[in-house]
Amino acid sequence: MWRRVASLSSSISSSFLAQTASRLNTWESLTTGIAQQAKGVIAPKEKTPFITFVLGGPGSGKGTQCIKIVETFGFAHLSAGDLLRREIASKSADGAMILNTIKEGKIVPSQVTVKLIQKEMELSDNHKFLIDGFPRTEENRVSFEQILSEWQSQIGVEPNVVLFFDCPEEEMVKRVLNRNEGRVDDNLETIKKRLTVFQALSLPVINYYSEKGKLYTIKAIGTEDEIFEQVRPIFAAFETVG
Ligand SMILES: Nc1ncnc2c1ncn2[C@@H]1O[C@H](COP(=O)(O)OP(=O)(O)O)[C@@H](O)[C@H]1O
Ligand SMILES: O=c1ccn([C@@H]2O[C@H](COP(=O)(O)OP(=O)(O)O)[C@@H](O)[C@H]2O)c(=O)[nH]1
Ligand SMILES: [Mg+2]
Repeated sequence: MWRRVASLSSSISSSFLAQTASRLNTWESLTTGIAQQAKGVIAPKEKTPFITFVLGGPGSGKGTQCIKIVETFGFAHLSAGDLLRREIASKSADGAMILNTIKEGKIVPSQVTVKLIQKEMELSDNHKFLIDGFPRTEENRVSFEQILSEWQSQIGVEPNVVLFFDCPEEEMVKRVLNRNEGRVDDNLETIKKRLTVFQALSLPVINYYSEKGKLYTIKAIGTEDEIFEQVRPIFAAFETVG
């Protein structure tokens, strides 16, 4: 659980915030941190976070399986796409840029997405995180791993588990076109662009974690329950260990 303290933070915490802000290359992050310090500081967490990245093409079933993982294993679910859509809905300064990027099937700058994920993690009482639909590029991956390393005061910190929902393109297109959530990117034109982006930018991330021995590939065809039976043992093994 993230430990909250009532008084102003220690210099360690201030320097953590300053380092994070400079890594993210944004003063906004720092000023937000200072405002949080005044209210009730978010200090480094007591438990080491357990981080799972949930990757796969559009419509491969990431969100659907995350719901089941949350129900069964008690993770906090952070969907990068949902966080970005929330920014659009809240008409934040980045909202218009995010909307255009999503419509085009492109990737929002890492600085924006990492900041949203980091904020959610800091606010969560959980220490087990499912990060759904992120990292989508090598640049996303490096930005996030830098933040993780700073949190844990060590270099080269990586996620504990990376799930890859491997699904044929034809099936992904069919599912996305039937998704019916009113999303601006669930149309044939944008899906084609998203599949190209997935191949060019996201597959290298998947290959990276495969080489690191962190990747668990799930055959994402079949019923939702059948697919979950491939997912379940992965987390069950960690429960036994932990
Ligand atoms: N195993 C499955 N078989 C058929 N449809 C599925 C399956 N899993 C998810 N879906 C449906 O496919 C669509 C995309 O699933 P979703 O979980 O949103 O994927 P992603 O988050 O990877 O884009 C949703 O409408 C969902 O209900
Ligand atoms: O880390 C992320 C996650 C999502 N997106 C954008 O948000 C869209 C929708 O992402 P989401 O994960 O919701 O889509 P899904 O794969 O679940 O269909 C993507 O196509 C990208 O344009 C992004 O730029 N960076
Ligand atoms: Mg999704």
